[in-house]
Amino acid sequence: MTSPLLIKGARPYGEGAPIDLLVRDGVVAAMGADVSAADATGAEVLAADGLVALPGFVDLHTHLREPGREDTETIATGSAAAALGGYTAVFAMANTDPVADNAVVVEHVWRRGREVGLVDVHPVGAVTVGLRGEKLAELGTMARSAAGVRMFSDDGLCVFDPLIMRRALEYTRALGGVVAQHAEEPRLTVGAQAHEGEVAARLGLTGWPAVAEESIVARDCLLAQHVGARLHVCHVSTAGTADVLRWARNRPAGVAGRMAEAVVSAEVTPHHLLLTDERLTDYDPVNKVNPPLRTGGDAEALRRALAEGVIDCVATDHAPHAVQDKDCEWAAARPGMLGLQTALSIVVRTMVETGLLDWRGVARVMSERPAEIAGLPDQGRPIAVGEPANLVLVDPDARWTVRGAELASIAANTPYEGMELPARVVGTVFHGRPTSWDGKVRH
Ligand SMILES: NC(=O)N[C@@H](CC(=O)O)C(=O)O
Ligand SMILES: [Zn+2]
Ligand SMILES: [Zn+2]
Repeated sequence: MTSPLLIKGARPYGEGAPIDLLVRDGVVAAMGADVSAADATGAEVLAADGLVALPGFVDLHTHLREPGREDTETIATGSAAAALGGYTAVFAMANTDPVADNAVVVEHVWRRGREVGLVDVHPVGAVTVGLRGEKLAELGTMARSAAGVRMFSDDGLCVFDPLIMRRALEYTRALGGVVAQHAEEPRLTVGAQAHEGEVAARLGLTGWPAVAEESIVARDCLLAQHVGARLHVCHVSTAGTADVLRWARNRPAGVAGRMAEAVVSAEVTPHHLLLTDERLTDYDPVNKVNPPLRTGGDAEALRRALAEGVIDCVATDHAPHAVQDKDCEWAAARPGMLGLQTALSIVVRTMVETGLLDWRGVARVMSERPAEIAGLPDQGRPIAVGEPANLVLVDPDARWTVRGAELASIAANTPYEGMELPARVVGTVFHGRPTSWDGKVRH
């Protein structure tokens, strides 16, 4: 039994006058004027004056690297980074070693997440055996395991075979799940190193064309609508993909197959909202990521699509890598960048400071929509009496300077090194218990 919490002086969604929140037995027990001194007896007080209270963030796309690359991240260190970043649930991608393509691995990840106890760790199951794209993994066994897997993805690689993709959509539909697709037509990205465009041409890097993403997203929207399944598009990176998603969402129900039952959702990463391929000119592999950083026009279109709801949510694609896999020549470096502890600040810079989203909107894209997409009943809930106490407290006026070495991850590959960013996560409350406060993890 954890002791009650009295959060004093916070503003839910940054609206209205500051109020007090009493948290007891994992739920919001009282709010505002309801909180009497007697009710709060024995409660730990968290001074939250001037802080914005939001529902705890949900990350649909995290790489925790355990099992296999515990030299770069573990479920423990990744959970700490999540708690410090304001997250109360994360989805751990399946491209581990061994691959999470069976019940043993997903149950291990799920159990270890519970033992660490800083955030709900939901393992993602691989779509195909060994991520090879050839044979469906045992989706049903993973769904029925203790981990209760509902999201399946070969992320890192694309489920390129349209028949395998169709079958995966049909099976996950029967399981009440969703396929999260890393959209990259592999034939169009052979040897690709950077966004195909003017910068790559100047730098002599083989191009990763936007159409390699857009063509797969179009195909998969059609397939999902044909079989009435749920498709989630990972890390949308181009203006064209936003157009395809807008088109797919606006198709009249009943045009094809089981269209009316299909649901297409999509995520964008903080780095694709902020960074562009202009950063590649110094060949620093910290900027190497898949899909690659695109143009300023793409970033602008992604921001608008997120504000509009054409892209549902923000997901970090937190991808820790060892020094030797990043401090090397561009072509040899692995793609991916850290994201959990900087996501909120980047969303504030790109979406709040620009007037595209208010704090309600931040709650929608970082908590509510991802919780709905993943089917989590106790995350992304309104801040209200009787609701689960998964909360984040944000200082909207704080400024901080990113230092990779100071982040909780083992790896330090942040593209924001030395940058001063707006807004800081001051605390995270996870099922009624503080998991981080003032930059420190609380076990
Ligand atoms: N995003 C990346 O550049 N890398 C990811 C894989 C992925 O998300 O495709 C990784 O596992 O490192
Ligand atoms: Zn991916
Ligand atoms: Zn990923």
